[in-house]
Amino acid sequence: MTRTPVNVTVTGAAGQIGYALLFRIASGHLLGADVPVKLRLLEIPQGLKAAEGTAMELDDCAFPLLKGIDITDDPNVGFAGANVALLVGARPRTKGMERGDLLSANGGIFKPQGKAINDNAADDIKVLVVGNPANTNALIAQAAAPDVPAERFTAMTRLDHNRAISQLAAKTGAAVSDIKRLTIWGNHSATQYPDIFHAEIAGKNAAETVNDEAWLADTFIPTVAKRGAAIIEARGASSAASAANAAIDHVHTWVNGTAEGDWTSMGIPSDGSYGVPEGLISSFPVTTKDGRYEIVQGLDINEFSRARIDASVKELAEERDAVRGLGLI
Ligand SMILES: NC(=O)C1=CN([C@@H]2O[C@H](COP(=O)(O)OP(=O)(O)OC[C@H]3O[C@@H](n4cnc5c(N)ncnc54)[C@H](O)[C@@H]3O)[C@@H](O)[C@H]2O)C=CC1
Ligand SMILES: O=C([O-])CC(=O)C(=O)O
Repeated sequence: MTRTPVNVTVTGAAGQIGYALLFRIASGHLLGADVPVKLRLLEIPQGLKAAEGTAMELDDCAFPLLKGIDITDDPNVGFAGANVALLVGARPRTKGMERGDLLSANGGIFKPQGKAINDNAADDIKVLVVGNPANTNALIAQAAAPDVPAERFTAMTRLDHNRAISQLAAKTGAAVSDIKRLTIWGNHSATQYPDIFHAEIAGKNAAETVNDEAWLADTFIPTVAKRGAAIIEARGASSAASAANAAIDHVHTWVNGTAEGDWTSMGIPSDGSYGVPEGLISSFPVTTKDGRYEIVQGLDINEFSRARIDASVKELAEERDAVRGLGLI
């Protein structure tokens, strides 16, 4: 049976994440090896020529699953019929900036894009916001799309999740595939909280296996939370291939489900779970099945974790208040 292609819109398609992302979408890594896709590349006018060059290279790969590429600078065209939207296009931070410094620079992008999604996307649209500050940009887009169920707007903390798994594997000598149930809580920012108290390494509790609170507080958490800045320092540009990889992971997991006994981390609109005010787009532990996600309930949150979750959530509330003040939500 021939499947109808899934329409995938990528904003910022001519940027460095876009370049690392599009080829993997077209080769089947986003949705599955048997799912045909149509790509819609949304750029600003200055980015259109480079996007055309990328489209030429996509053609040159002769990907069997790629059923078409459209390029546009009009959000209404870019999101028409979109089933999946990856909102990557934004200004990346440079040395010395915090992600929050980008709020006003990028906020203006996400309101019109949210409205264009509201007016043009398919009924089953799923949105992942990658552009920073990702959580609050997702909130802005979601607020501008009142006809789309709020839970379809998500923000990327999967890169943080993957970074945390990699750091924990390096510390313990475990294989990354042996690490399960890790959680990123809160904001995709330096306040985020990577939580290993419920994580498992080859079936054993990770915090007990590590048994080193000083390493946790002084090395692990800051290394994960400040990894973005460390990459900028080392590379002279913000993470691109790892960010694209995390975007692929996020959507793939959302659509295809988490493995039995495991969960992932996604920035999603809070339903009030774990004391996170309803509506804030905060990272939670989630399981996914049949294209839907659910927050993992009933985790015991110790004092160490509580203080850190609260600090990150406080920052999210401040960002929400700031964009409210700017009239963006
Ligand atoms: N959530 C996460 O874990 C991560 C987020 N990021 C963020 O992703 C974003 C993109 O990063 P890069 O690709 O490195 O940046 P880049 O500067 O290489 O590319 C951004 C692209 O977006 C385009 N663009 C700007 N405004 C647009 C608009 N209104 N509509 C469509 N396209 C638009 C630009 O023309 C450019 O081609 C940045 O905000 C960066 O901070 C980066 C790494 C990880
Ligand atoms: O740090 C940045 O600006 C880019 C980013 O979000 C990351 O690498 O986590």
